Amino acid sequence: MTDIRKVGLIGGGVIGAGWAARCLLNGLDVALYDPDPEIGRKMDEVMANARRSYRRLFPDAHAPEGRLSLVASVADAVRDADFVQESLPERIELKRTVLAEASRVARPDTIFGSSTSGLLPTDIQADMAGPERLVVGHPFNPVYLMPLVEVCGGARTSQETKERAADFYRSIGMHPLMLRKEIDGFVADRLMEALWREALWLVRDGIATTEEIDDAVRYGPGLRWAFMGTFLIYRIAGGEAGMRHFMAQFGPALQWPWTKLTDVPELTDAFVDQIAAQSDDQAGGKSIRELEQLRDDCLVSVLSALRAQGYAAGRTTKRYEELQWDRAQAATLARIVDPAKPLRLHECRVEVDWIDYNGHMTESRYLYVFGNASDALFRHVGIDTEYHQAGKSYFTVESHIMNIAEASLNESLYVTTQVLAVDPKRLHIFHSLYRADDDVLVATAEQMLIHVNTNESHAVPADEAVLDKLGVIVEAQKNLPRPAGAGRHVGAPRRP
Ligand SMILES: NC(=O)C1=CN([C@@H]2O[C@H](COP(=O)(O)OP(=O)(O)OC[C@H]3O[C@@H](n4cnc5c(N)ncnc54)[C@H](O)[C@@H]3O)[C@@H](O)[C@H]2O)C=CC1
Ligand SMILES: C[N+](C)(C)CC(=O)CC(=O)[O-]
Repeated sequence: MTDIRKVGLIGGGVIGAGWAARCLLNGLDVALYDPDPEIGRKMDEVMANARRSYRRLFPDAHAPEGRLSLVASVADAVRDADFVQESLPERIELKRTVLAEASRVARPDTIFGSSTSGLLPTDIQADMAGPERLVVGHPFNPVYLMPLVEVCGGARTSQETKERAADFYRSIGMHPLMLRKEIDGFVADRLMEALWREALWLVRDGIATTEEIDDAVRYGPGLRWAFMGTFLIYRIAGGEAGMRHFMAQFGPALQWPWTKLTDVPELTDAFVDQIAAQSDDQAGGKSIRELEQLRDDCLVSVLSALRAQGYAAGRTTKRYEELQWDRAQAATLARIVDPAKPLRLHECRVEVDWIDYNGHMTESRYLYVFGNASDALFRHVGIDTEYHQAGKSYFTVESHIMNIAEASLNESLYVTTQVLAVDPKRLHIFHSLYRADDDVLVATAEQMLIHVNTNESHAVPADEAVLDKLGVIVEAQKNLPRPAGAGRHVGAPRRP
């Protein structure tokens, strides 16, 4: 964990706004300086996209958002900041001058990250007061979703700065890749640029259009790269003999006249026009914001799938989800909830991928929402990630959902929960799902849960502390009217 609470951002363009979104959605306060008169509108749009993605990726476990202040100067952005991230245009003189000023205003212990995608940290830190406090923290677009951040120190960067920066980036859900040496373009951009240079040649030589080249990536190697990268995939391609065989078989091809990697096509006006026209065709009239949403939706799907595997970027996402659980728990515990009323612990919104062909919320999402409401109850009674890691959890063994009204796209919903009974191994609950706008009851779920030892898959008593908290709720709620649907089974006659 880090003690960073307040982040100063210099520059709020594509990357700076992405940093702002990631920090705010992690509950950090952000002071952002960007002279662009449109900065407020742009930030609103980026935040809307980012919130939409986080709701899908971490449906029930995000911390309350931090506060965004759009400030009037670099000095105002950095004065009280615990961490500063610079995302200025890629011009070395500008970065150097602005960071020289910022480093004289910020506290001496404030760490600075630069988002540069290729400039050397040694050059960027040259005029700073306390240059040992600067690292490059090179992110990927969209910063609020992409886990990778390349951390590269300059000649004067201290080891402590690299470690503190990496801790900070980790705490906001990123995967810091620590560069062993300072190098122009770092690692990922060098790889991407090699591919892009070759792609430009293929367009220039009339071999493929921009869309065909993108197809070659997204229907093929791009799918594998997302989780295994290049080397591991090639190891497998070497068959049982592995990497040595792969290198013996395909290594010599590197000498064949396949590539033009050392050469760059001249970016003449005509060539740029050709690329731009093909790219326009490819976009099919979609605006940048629409393309961003499409990109974000696909990224969320990929990250969700990888999270289920707990592999590669999915491992980072899983760890981050656990962190989010604990933060959401802290937020839940800080709220005063009257145990004598049905507990309102979970809120959500009907997302686009919750809608079925009938145009309303699809049935599996009801169980999903009720499951998230149960998670909120668990957090409320003190079940944290440590509890889960110790092999203890509640499993749902029986559910009865009643669908009462419809829920439509973008409607806000909330769940209230009654705890009907608890004993050491069993928990009997009743959730009610309401539309937030008119408090109409949309669905209910009665559920029986068993407390299990997840390592041995058998029922065991819950911890005393958890049972005590659940017991308090049962006692406080015992005079509430029993929910109408409780005890009902499919086909049962209605109560009079
Ligand atoms: N766009 C990308 O895909 C990536 C860019 N980067 C790096 O991030 C940095 C920023 O790039 P982008 O966000 O793409 O550029 P951008 O052009 O979208 O944003 C730059 C922002 O800086 C603002 N600005 C200009 N002068 C300023 C000043 N004196 N003080 C404060 N703000 C000022 C501009 O108004 C603009 O909003 C660059 O170093 C770039 O190499 C890193 C990763 C990916
Ligand atoms: C184009 N770019 C070199 C600025 C890209 C990056 O640095 C990272 C990314 O998001 O692709």
